[in-house]
Amino acid sequence: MSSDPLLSVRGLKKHYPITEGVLKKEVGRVKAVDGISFDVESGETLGLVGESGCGKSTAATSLLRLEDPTDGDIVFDGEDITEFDDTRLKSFRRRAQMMFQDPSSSFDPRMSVGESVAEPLEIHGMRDRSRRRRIVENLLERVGLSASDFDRYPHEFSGGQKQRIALARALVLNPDIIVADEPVSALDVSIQAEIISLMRDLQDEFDLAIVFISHDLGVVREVCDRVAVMYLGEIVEVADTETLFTDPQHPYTRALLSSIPTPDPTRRNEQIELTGDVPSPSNPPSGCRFHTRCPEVIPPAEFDLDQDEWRHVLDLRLRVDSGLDVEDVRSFLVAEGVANDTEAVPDDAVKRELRREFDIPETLSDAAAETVLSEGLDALVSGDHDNAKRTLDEAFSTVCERDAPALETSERGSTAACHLVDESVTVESPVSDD
Ligand SMILES: Nc1ncnc2c1ncn2[C@@H]1O[C@H](COP(=O)(O)OP(=O)(O)OP(=O)(O)O)[C@@H](O)[C@H]1O
Repeated sequence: MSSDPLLSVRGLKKHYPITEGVLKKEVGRVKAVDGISFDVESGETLGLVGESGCGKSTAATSLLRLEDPTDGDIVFDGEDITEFDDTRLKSFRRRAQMMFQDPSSSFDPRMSVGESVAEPLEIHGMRDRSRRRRIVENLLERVGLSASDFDRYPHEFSGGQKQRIALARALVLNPDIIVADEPVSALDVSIQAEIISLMRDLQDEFDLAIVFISHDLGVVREVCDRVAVMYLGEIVEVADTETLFTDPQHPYTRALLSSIPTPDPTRRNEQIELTGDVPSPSNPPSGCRFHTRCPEVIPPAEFDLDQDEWRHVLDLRLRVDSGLDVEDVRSFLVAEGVANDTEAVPDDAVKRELRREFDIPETLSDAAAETVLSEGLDALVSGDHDNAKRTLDEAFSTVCERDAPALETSERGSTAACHLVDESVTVESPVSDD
């Protein structure tokens, strides 16, 4: 028996062109999936999690070649499916099925559910109608419905029942893998539990691998053997489910986990607030893409700033980089009654307001950092934006912005793309006492 994974994805990218004008000139690209790599073993469930828009669905459709990837290899059972012609793609599709979030839109309302579930059999050449019917009736029973449901129509079923039917259709060709995109998100919690338990039973019975896409970390913890966390088109951490939930290595994973509501009010999670907006995948930040929001972003070695202070100074610097306009601050202060017109707003008031807006104290705890910040703010309020930008950029830069961290495996066995993990490998390695 081969020990190779069932599915091995390497450097998968899916970029969508942004076009302009009648000639549809390409003016940019949405890097929806930007170089992700992971393996899926036979019979295992790999979770793919992350905020809305991080590229989970695009990863799903690209890895099944429902849309063609921009780059990367997708090796399924030893063969690279990115090289497949239509015939081989068709036989691959027997073995790799997709399930979607909304069971209602998955069915043709004019077809009986039996016909819908049987359709893939027909497409793949099973001509014998009564044989198809026998197989589907049996499958309907296995997903908790009855054989007599064959002739009923989708509108006669609830959302949960429709998802059972979708599962039957995904299983009808006896696949090796199902990519399930938010399969229970549209369902009530009690129904979710039923579908999850059904998926588990069928997974054992069919020895199925599942790629389980969800933004619901509670469900993921229950269902998945391993979890890959995505941020802005990249995978930032992969680990066994228990390791990921009990000992997350990437600050983004920690922030995601902190947002899971706990039913026990005495054990509230300390929610980690992320600053800044999610950047656009058409222009992702340099280095670690999470550095613009990371609560643990690494400070410059020469300053001794509190982590929070540093985060806020960096937020200000990044806003200056992206063109912060002090005139807007002056206008705001006029509206607040500080002066009658923008020219009359004192510079000190503008600087105070900027510190307030970015949660920066009146004086930073590190004197040298305070000197640079004051210089930068002086330049900014005097209208010398370039000088302000240069001053702040030179002093307040971070390795997280300069270098993209590789997916490193920590001593604890999880793999995270974070400079803190690189460092912990060195810093935390045992040192002798002498
Ligand atoms: N056909 C397309 N053309 C252009 N951009 C697209 C296309 N499909 C997706 N995108 C963009 O790619 C990024 C990733 O989208 P995707 O739907 O894969 O994310 P997601 O993590 O699945 O989000 P959600 O949970 O909301 O479905 C988003 O910025 C989205 O707007």
